Amino acid sequence: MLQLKLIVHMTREPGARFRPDSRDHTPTYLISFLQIHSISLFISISRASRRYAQSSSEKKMGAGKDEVSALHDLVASAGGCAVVDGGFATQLEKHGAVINDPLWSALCLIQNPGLIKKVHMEYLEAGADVLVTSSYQATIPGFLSRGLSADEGERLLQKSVVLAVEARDEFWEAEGLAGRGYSRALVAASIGSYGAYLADGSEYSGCYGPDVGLDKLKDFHRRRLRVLVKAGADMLAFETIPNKLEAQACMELLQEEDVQIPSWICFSSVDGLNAPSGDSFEDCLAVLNKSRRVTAVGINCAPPHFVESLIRKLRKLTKKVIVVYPNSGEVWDGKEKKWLPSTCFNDHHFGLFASRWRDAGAQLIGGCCRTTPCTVRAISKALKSNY
Ligand SMILES: C[S+](C)CC[C@H](N)C(=O)O
Ligand SMILES: N[C@@H](CCS)C(=O)O
Ligand SMILES: [Zn+2]
Repeated sequence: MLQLKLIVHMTREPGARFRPDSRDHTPTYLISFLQIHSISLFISISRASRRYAQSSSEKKMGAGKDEVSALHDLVASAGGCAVVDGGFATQLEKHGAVINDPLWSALCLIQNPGLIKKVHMEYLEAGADVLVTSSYQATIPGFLSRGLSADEGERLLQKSVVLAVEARDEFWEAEGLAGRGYSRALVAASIGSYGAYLADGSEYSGCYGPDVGLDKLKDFHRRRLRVLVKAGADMLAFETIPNKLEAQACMELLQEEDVQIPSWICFSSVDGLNAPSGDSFEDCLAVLNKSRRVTAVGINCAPPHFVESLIRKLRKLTKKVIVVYPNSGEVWDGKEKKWLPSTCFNDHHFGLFASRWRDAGAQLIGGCCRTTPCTVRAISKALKSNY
């Protein structure tokens, strides 16, 4: 209908002006004129409606071209290797937070959101280019089992993004940072594994039992992912994924939900060779390589001693950006809910090894549990000293 009205309008008044030859007033000319305009208008209208549909779906789940390349742009602006922050829960605890709880670090979303923002600020000051949000163990079912409503749970998830965005914006707007080796940090919404939600340490075993299949894992991740994207995260950080099945679920979900912002999928590892379940990284990467929506892959919360050889292994298996942020080397006791001492890296080691990890092919480097802003400062200094 709209198409018809436009054709009539265009051929009535300005029509005479469009005639290339004023002698040619034949009906044949008019018919071909109408045909040509009808086709070109049809094409323009289809293009416009396609653009509209595209921009609405982009608004729905995140973004357009600029956001898709945001992670690559950050890596480039950081000189080829950007810095991820460090142990978020660890730094909360250093400030006195007690998080021995099924919600773990997400407990602070309820009890002390101000502290969350302070910790984000501390990591920015230490040189982090990526802030990972406080949503690792924040899930709707987790909040429901605390007596909160689903709406309240969604608001807490949204808050986890808002707190990090506020910290980033306040930090960035402070005077003269752009010229001093800082990049405008990205906010990566943390999506802890199903094992993290179970709160029994199974993110380090990957043994979810026979009842947990692909669809169950997708359903578990779907709602939180939607809320975090809508809340304005710059990217998604799937953390401590312990098996191939969950990696596949996350990847398929990015596709199904038409997520346009970048994402990384990181595995834990306890033997330095495979994912904790025993699934080989060859198999895991063969799955993730199929999707362009997985921007980066890597390792988090594994002992730092394994990292260099794992980067070399991953480098052979994928062209994606590689991200590594190991823990200190201590081992999580899921039953007792405490860290057991083991061979550890101190901050000085992290500084030394960060350059080796970069040279082996990592483009995003940080720390996970039991590392602190001092660790990130050492990493940042090592990676950006020549920059
Ligand atoms: C990264 S682990 C130390 C987080 C805590 C774990 N999911 C638990 O609740 O036991
Ligand atoms: N980013 C998480 C830890 C992942 S193992 C946190 O510290 O809350
Ligand atoms: Zn960790």
